[in-house]
Amino acid sequence: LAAMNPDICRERENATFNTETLTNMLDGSAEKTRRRREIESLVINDPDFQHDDPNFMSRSERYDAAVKKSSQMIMKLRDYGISDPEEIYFYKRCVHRGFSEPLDLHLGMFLTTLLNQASPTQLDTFFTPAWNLEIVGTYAQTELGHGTHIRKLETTATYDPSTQEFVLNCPTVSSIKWWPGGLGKTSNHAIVLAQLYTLGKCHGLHAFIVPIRCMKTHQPLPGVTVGDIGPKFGFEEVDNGYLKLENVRIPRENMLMKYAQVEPDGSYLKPPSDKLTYGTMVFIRAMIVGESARALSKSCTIAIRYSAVRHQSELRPGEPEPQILDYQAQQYKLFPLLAAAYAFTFVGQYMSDTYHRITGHINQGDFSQLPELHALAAGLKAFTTWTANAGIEVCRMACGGHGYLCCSGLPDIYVTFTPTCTYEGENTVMMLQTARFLVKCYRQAREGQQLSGTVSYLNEQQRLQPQPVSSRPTVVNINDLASLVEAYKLRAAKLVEVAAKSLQGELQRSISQEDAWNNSSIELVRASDAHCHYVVVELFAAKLSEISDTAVHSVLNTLALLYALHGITLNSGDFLQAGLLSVPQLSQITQRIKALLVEIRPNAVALVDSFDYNDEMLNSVLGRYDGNVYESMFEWAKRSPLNRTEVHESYYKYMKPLRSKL
Ligand SMILES: CCCCCCCCCCCCCCCCCC(=O)SCCNC(=O)CCNC(=O)[C@H](O)C(C)(C)COP(=O)(O)OP(=O)(O)OC[C@H]1O[C@@H](n2cnc3c(N)ncnc32)[C@H](O)[C@@H]1OP(=O)(O)O
Ligand SMILES: Cc1cc2nc3c(=O)[nH]c(=O)nc-3n(C[C@H](O)[C@H](O)[C@H](O)COP(=O)(O)OP(=O)(O)OC[C@H]3O[C@@H](n4cnc5c(N)ncnc54)[C@H](O)[C@@H]3O)c2cc1C
Repeated sequence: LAAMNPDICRERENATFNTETLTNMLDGSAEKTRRRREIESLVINDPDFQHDDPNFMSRSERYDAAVKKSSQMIMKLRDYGISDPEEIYFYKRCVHRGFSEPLDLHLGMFLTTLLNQASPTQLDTFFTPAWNLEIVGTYAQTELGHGTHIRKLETTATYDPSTQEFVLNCPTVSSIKWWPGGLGKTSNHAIVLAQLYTLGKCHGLHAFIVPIRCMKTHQPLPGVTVGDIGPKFGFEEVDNGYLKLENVRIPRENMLMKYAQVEPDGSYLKPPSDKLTYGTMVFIRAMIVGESARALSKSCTIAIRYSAVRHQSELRPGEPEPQILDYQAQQYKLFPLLAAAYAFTFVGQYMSDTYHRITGHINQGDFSQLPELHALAAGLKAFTTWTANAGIEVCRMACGGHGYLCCSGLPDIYVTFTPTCTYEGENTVMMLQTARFLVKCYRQAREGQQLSGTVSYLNEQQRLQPQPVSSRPTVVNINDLASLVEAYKLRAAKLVEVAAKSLQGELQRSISQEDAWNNSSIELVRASDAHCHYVVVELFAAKLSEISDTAVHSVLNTLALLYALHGITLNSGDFLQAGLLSVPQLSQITQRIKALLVEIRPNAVALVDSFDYNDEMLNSVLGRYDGNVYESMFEWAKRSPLNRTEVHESYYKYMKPLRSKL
């Protein structure tokens, strides 16, 4: 075994806080850290999960290996008695090394939709077989023609009272279901979102459990055309699929009927809210916020550890080449992302708690907080995935050429993560949903209603009114986190107002609501972005107040300041325009940021160590804990399929004959 790289050892010795304390805090407690590690080591020490490098495999082999692992995973989870969703998730993440897999949609959306939208009788019928993987399902909503505008989906489910069945059809090419994960080859059932017709009337989108493959032979059932949609940017393990239904009949009991119902005679009972059908999407959006934190924290772990062992160029003539982490420009690329990774970790925890709290109320029949939950999940999903997506690429480039190698781990993180900006609600569309909520709240506040929750700052709108910018004192104290939170809040209030006024202005030109909305989209998206940014800064600051360890508190405080100040520099126009900042303060902020980079520098490696990714999960030669990157890169390259023979067959087939001809 090679010794630990001395540079990275020194980094760890220089840290000013205890890594384990911070890890415990991120996990929730020391006991939770222990349990997570225990679960991870079950996977890491399991010979069944010692895997070949997927980079050296074909797509079909990758799918095959993933199905194999998923099946073993399900059995082992039973054997170990792991049934807590969070613990299943730890195990699963480790088994698949962060890749998406063929059972994701079954575990994440099929089961969830059953739990949230099936009646008690339906749960009795479907849940146990689904839990035991006799039924393997997916969530089939998107069609060739529509992903975003789901009200216009074309697949139909027409009730036939004579047989008490629904007849499902995809009547056009654009109505073919397209994209659902695990649909192509893995699933034998799908939850199909279709327009419900009964007694000659359309009642909009509803969810139906549709068997698509024979439970014995796994052959597609009559009337079902199903397959894989082909190679993608990533997601190689996943058989995203197509599905065309032609006169497929399912029993009446296969419509999910917890809320809306169709009686045997075909009469329709309305749900208490027609948005309850969208509930599973809200759950996954909330979950994606935590995924943003994970993707970014992994990328930062790789880039920062590598920057600690990589030496390049001359800083001072005659002296040894410095670690590239000593370059201010390198720190400026990576440390704000490190800060964002911490911020998003806390936001992810908050989003998960909020989802569970509010769905608890929904299950009790209280739907009052559904709009805020939707707005928060949609906006934060978009905000955090956009930042993380761009951040992964920054981390990759910060590793120079080696970041382009698959063994750096960064290309896989990127291609696996980037569709989060699109799936589960395209980001711009999600920002516009949040904006719809914000504008509504703004109007309510102006009418004198008292708002609560994350939008309560809009109550203060009146207080902020017409003062000219020049006569208003600047609000920001750039050294005080509370003051920065306040500035983000006022910026959000301002941008919500700008968006609302834009709408109002458009309407005064007597165009339609819809055109006014479209003509204000730029302002609306910016308002949502500012709102989410405020929520993130606010949650980061709130988290600090929970930390008792002074050393950890101090380093996280530095990160929170960096996150907030860096965000101001990226959006300085907004802060200046709103009179929240003066021009001289901008250069003070730059100076302050430089000082924060210096403060973070000795703790950078310890801060990524605290995320506690073991090498197997990180799967990156550049991000190795021991820092021995060159040796392992060389070993990895030797295993490239092109190196199986010293002389490749193409030489004999093409190059050699060519030489004799020329
Ligand atoms: C058990 C072990 C577990 C272990 C863990 C396993 C983990 C596995 C990992 C899982 C990985 C999952 C991978 C996922 C892969 C991707 C799957 C997909 O993309 S799937 C496909 C994903 N596809 C998409 O995401 C499609 C995106 N599109 C949409 O969601 C909708 O079309 C829309 C929202 C854009 C518009 O909808 P439209 O009906 O036209 O609505 P309008 O605009 O006209 O607004 C009307 C009113 O409705 C309101 N409202 C709206 N939504 C909601 C809501 N959810 N709620 C509440 N309210 C909502 C709105 O605010 C407004 O209110 P108001 O102002 O009137 O008061
Ligand atoms: C890897 C992956 C996995 C997926 N898995 C599933 C799955 O399991 N099940 C499933 O049902 N679906 C799945 N999807 C589909 C996914 O949910 C949709 O792609 C997504 O909802 C976006 O819809 P769209 O593709 O129609 O994009 P479009 O809506 O066509 O977006 C294209 C552009 O139009 C813009 N646009 C659209 N509407 C508006 C508007 N109202 N205002 C302003 N701009 C607008 C968007 O911002 C975007 O720039 C998956 C997709 C991917 C990539």
